[in-house]
Amino acid sequence: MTVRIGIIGTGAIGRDHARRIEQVLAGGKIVALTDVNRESAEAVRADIAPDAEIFQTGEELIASPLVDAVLVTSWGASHEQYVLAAIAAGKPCFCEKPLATTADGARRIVDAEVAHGRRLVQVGFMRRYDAGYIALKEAVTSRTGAPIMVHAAHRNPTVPQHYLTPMAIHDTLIHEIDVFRWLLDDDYVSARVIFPRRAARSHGKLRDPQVVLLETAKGVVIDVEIFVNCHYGYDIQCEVVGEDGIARLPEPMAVQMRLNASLQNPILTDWKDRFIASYDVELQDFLKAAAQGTATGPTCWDGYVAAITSDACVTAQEREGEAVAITLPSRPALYS
Ligand SMILES: NC(=O)C1=CN([C@@H]2O[C@H](COP(=O)(O)OP(=O)(O)OC[C@H]3O[C@@H](n4cnc5c(N)ncnc54)[C@H](O)[C@@H]3O)[C@@H](O)[C@H]2O)C=CC1
Ligand SMILES: O=C1[C@@H](O)[C@H](O)[C@@H](O)[C@H](O)[C@H]1O
Repeated sequence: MTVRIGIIGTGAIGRDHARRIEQVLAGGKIVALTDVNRESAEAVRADIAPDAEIFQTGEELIASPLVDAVLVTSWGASHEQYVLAAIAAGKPCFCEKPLATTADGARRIVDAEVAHGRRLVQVGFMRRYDAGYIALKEAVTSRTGAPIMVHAAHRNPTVPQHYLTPMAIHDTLIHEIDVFRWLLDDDYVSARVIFPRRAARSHGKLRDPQVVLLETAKGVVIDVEIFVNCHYGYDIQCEVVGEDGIARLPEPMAVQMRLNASLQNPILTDWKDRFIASYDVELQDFLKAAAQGTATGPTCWDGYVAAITSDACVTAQEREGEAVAITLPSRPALYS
């Protein structure tokens, strides 16, 4: 079966996902597009999906009988309304992170899916599909002994002017928040944030870099450096310290050069390239499940826990240095 896909939001990642569905993956076809900026949807139709119909609104696209399943790749603040509409229509929905921009919003989605009684939503936490993280999880499960600490870094070369201090959590750290729960099979109990001096390239409304300290229920302490004006590249680092040894996330494959009396390893500069294979695998998974009218992979519960944890981290930013407690409600059986 070919799953007929509608995409809501045809900016950077919406366009990239359209490309992979039309040109890389099997089992999907883009039949519908919408964007508040109609020209963007028209450009994606012209470049990638010539047969797609352009809809005025996301709600009309979701309701259309042309569409079997939906990709929500618009700005975070609009995700909740579209995911709820997809659940109400009983259509499988892939939602880019964040599932919702507030924990209450994410809870409404959890409740709607639970009331529906079957999984329909996959959240775009693509790192769980990354070959490096999968190998790291295998090493942590079978070789390092029980984890004690995690040292991590999430570095972007630059960010736009509208990227403010809380976005370092909601937009950027949220990937670590999700992937470390999965990697350690654990949940968080507290968060703390420490700010070094502001980097010279950071703009006036952004405190960059920052260090987030997360503590888990099993007592693991995780430190994550978020540095979104690091300038030199897009760099994701992770090292797990266990009872018996240490496991490191592999670097992306690259040709090492010996040139001009130096050893050189290129570093990527764009998230699209760093996680290109993971996006392919997560969306192939989505298409496979959507063909059966359901969803697999990261759940609404994962999106909800990420939202609760993000909110705690933002409070921790405001109370610099203080530990902020994280408490989770009980998990519905649908997500056990
Ligand atoms: N998994 C990952 O690594 C990544 C995830 N993302 C997530 O994907 C989402 C989109 O990010 P980008 O593509 O980078 O942003 P973008 O700004 O390039 O594209 C977003 C598009 O959505 C459209 N849009 C905004 N509100 C809309 C609405 N209510 N209805 C329809 N269209 C609407 C905008 O006009 C724009 O064309 C964000 O939630 C972001 O966090 C983005 C980059 C990487
Ligand atoms: O999700 C992403 C962006 O939205 C975000 O702005 C970046 O910081 C992340 O590295 C990228 O993966």
